[in-house]
Amino acid sequence: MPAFSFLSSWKASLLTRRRYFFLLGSLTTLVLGSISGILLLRPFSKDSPNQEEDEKRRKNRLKKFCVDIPKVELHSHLNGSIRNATLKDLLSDLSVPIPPTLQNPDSEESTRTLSECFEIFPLIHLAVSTTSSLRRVVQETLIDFESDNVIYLELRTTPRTLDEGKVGKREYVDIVLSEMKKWVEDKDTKLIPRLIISIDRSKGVKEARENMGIASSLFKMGHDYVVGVDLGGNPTKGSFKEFKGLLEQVRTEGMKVTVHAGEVDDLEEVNDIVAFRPDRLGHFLCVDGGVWEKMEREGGDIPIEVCPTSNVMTLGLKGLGEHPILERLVKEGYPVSINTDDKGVFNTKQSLELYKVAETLGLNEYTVSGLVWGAVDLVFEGNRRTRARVARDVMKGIKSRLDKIEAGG
Ligand SMILES: CNc1ncnc2c1ncn2[C@@H]1O[C@H](COP(=O)(O)O)[C@@H](O)[C@H]1O
Repeated sequence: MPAFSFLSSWKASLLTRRRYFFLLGSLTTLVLGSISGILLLRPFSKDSPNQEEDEKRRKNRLKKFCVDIPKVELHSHLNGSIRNATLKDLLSDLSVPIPPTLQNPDSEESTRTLSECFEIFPLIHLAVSTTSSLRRVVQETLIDFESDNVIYLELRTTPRTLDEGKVGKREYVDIVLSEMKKWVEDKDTKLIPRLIISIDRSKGVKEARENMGIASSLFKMGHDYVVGVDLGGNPTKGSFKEFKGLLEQVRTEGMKVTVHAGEVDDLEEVNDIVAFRPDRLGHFLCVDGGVWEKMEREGGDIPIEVCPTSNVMTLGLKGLGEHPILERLVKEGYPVSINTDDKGVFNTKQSLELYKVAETLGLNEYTVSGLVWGAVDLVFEGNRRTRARVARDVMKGIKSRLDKIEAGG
């Protein structure tokens, strides 16, 4: 074999060997790289589904806890609580076309601005304009709250005439009360229903006087179910000042008073309401530092009825995280109750409102319990024994659910 051919064959074999080593090296790098990559990534790829699972489990447990525990609901409008199916049913019975805002109320994305809400209420009133439809709405509302484990419910409503004027306002209230009474007598139920009689501020002082007259006469008769009065209705209509005297009057008779405040930007009115010092405030959204200072100076905290979904929708917020006062109230331990407002209109329920608050503020089962327990103290119920019963049942229910969680259930 000639020298050069040996050389060339050696070079060739060197080349082959280099290629071989290069290939081997590359392969080793690839294999080791892959192994170390797998090892490095393993904790993430293994833990990430677990983390997701844990998070899902935590959320489900919290959601179930919010459903299971006994609760109190203090701000709920009767006609706004109508089931969407019932509303559609009643409207179709009357051959009234269903408007687009009602087409898909069950959608998660459904939103309702303040003005849209106040367009829906006349439609609901049109649908619920007979004795039988009113009875149906009361019954279904009690069923819905009971199935969500609400054990004490203050339902509020504005007296109206029914059956084309044949049934008067006082009879309207009597129908609501008789349905509540029947509920308690007929059923082995834990739900205690109570009534707050409302003034709709858009309807003027004359109507308001009639409503307060009905409330006052029932209260003087010692009716157990009538626990207070409310000023509500479209906040862009009328003013608190017009109704202040009437509210003052029923208050001196011993009735509890709650007032919708600060749903729209009107600081002068909010200051007037705070100066009046109702027993509770509804919503209380558009307020400034001066209002809080005034409240502090003139007697301290007035309990607030928060209605999370309603507040988000009527203020046009992106989410509950943008709620103007919720976080501060809850974190500072301010006296608050969490409510539905209009469970039909806002497509919600008490447990869901509670869960949304918990998720937004990072509360767990213990802090949620504190929130629910705190609301028990704010009920308008005048009978001490009934109040004690509600407190005992809420505490018992919370304790048994927390015990279960601690036992790993
Ligand atoms: C959105 N936030 C709110 N702010 C103010 N008032 C409200 C309300 N939601 C409901 N109502 C009041 O409750 C009535 C419906 O129930 P009732 O017929 O009384 O049972 C509405 O017409 C309005 O006056």
